[in-house]
Formats: sequence, structure tokens, C-alpha cells
Amino acid sequence: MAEAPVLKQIVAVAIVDDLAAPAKLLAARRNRPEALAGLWEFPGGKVEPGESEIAAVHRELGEELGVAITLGAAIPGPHRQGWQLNEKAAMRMWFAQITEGEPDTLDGHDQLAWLDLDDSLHGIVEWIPADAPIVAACLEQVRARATQ
Ligand SMILES: Nc1nc2c([nH]c(=O)n2[C@H]2C[C@H](O)[C@@H](COP(=O)(O)OP(=O)(O)OP(=O)(O)O)O2)c(=O)[nH]1
Repeated sequence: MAEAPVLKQIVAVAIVDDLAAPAKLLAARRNRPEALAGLWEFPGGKVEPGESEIAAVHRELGEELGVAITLGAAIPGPHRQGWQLNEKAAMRMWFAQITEGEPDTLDGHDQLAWLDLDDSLHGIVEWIPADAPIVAACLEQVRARATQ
């Protein structure tokens, strides 16, 4: 049987205020490309060739928001590469907490917002449509106290 094609690997984080007792989530509004500008997402980006997923997520958070993070629990998706975003890409996700720096819109975003981790999360900002099931999974894991 033929191997399933490998999708472009994206990595991103659900940054919470406190991994031990999360109450807030940091969402970021994209400023590019045109098709996604104005939509909200989990900060992260593409894994570079030869780079590990973990290295990529730390690099992306430094470049985009100017912060250092510690990773918490993974947010597993239904695809073997995490959460399928479209026909070309899938995203691996973790909870995370900032350990150094104040998050800023250095690259890729024009707004950041700390959102309450409750049902309002779905509607308070306009998420990239592909993120809807990930937002739901975040809330489920927070409610199950499975973020560390
Ligand atoms: N980071 C991130 N990307 C997402 C999310 N949801 C979603 O569909 N995507 C898509 C948008 C992009 O097509 C792709 C991520 O690419 P990117 O443009 O953020 O990656 P990057 O920072 O490495 O790219 P670049 O602009 O530096 O080239 O995944 C999300 O929640 N977070």
C-alpha cells in the first residue's frame, strides 16, 4: 500500500497564563497573507528542513512574539501529523507558558489578546476556520486539567 503523503508540518502553541491553573489564552491576529489577515490564530509556524518540531516552536515564538516559553502537554489531533489545516498542511500543538519576555507583535501579527478560557473563546475573536476544533480541544483539556 502506498504511504500517505506527508503534509507540510506546522507547529504552534496555546499559550496560557499558568500551565498549572490556566485561566487565559493568548491569541494572535495575523497580518498576512491577505487571505488570512485579520483572523486569529495560535502563534507558531512552519518547521524548517532539518529542524526538530520542538526547536521550531521555540524559534517561532522568539521571532513572532519575542518570548521564551516552556511547553506543557501536547494537544493531540486526529491526524498523525496533528491537526490537518488544509490539503497541504497539518499543525502539531502544545500548551505553553511564557518564561521570559513580554509578548509583542514583532512579526506576522498586528494584535494580541489574552482571552478567557471558557465558551466565549469560540466567538470573541474570529479564528482561522481550521482552528475551530483545536479551540474546542484546548477547552476540553483545560476542563480535564490536562495542560501540564
Ligand atoms: N501559526 C499558525 N498557523 C496556522 C494556524 N491555523 C492555520 O490554518 N494556520 C496555517 C496558516 C499558514 O498557512 C500556516 C502557517 O504558516 P505561517 O505563515 O504561520 O508560518 P511561518 O511563520 O513559518 O511563515 P512565514 O510567513 O515566516 O513564511 O498554517 C494557527 O493557529 N497558527
